[in-house]
Amino acid sequence: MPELTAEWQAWLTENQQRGCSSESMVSAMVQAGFDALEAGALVRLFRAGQSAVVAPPAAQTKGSYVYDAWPMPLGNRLDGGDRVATVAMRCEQPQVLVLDDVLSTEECAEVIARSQAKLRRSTTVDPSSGAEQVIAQRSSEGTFFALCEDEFIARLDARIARLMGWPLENGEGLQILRYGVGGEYRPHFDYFPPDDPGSAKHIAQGGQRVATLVIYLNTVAEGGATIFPDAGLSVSPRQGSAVYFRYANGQGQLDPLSLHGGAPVEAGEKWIMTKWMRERRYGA
Ligand SMILES: O=C(O)CCC(=O)C(=O)O
Ligand SMILES: [Fe+2]
Repeated sequence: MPELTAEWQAWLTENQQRGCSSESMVSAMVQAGFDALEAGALVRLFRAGQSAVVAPPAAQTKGSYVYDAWPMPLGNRLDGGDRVATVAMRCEQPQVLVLDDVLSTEECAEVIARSQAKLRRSTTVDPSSGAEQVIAQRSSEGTFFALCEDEFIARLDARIARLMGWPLENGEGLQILRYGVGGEYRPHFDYFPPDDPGSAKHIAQGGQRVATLVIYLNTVAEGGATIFPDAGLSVSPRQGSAVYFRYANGQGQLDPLSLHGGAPVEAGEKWIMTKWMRERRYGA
């Protein structure tokens, strides 16, 4: 496979400036002998403004992000204060944990019941303006709970913060999503791409996102896995379990291997509750 030489980097810059699509850049790179997956990852990284793209080839997609120690004490069990979760799977690069018993069946049902009434079509952040927008990439409905908005939510917020080994006040309010059959969330990063003009507005409050916990509120009949395409990982949604992943280290580097998405739901529905943690205190 060709190396990502200075010439190729200049070529990426030039084509990006000319407004070429990622697909056309990837196909030109594949024609020149790059592996399709590698070319896709390089173009994505380049677009996300990752400095990793200038590193030597071996480090382009894996090597340059420095993995900090896990922020929580890890054994077979993980103490959430009022409930003990079980560690079902652990991956070091990217940093991913699958946890069981994060929420009880009753708690999952209560979150769903409270959310059902106030669901709205999900939005994403427009990269250039920072505005919220409805896009086809994200076919789900959602709602939010403000941080510690009542006793029940406060108990969950506190447990989740403890499981994530991160200060409660650095957390955004819990987000609930419901996907129907065919509903999906295409692969994306949870961090705000530093070079997108729209990111500044989001990073100004609480800094960058550093880690995510996606909790499954129901067991999905078929499909709906949380996928990490560049890491080759896939987590099946089971009620009360969760997937944790961390993508920003103490130096402010971002892990491109944290690319992830929600695969299409094939049967039944999928309900999740997501917590995003920031570098600093998030709320007022
Ligand atoms: O639906 C999933 O499994 C992933 C959700 C997700 O990526 C997110 O909420 O940021
Ligand atoms: Fe995500």
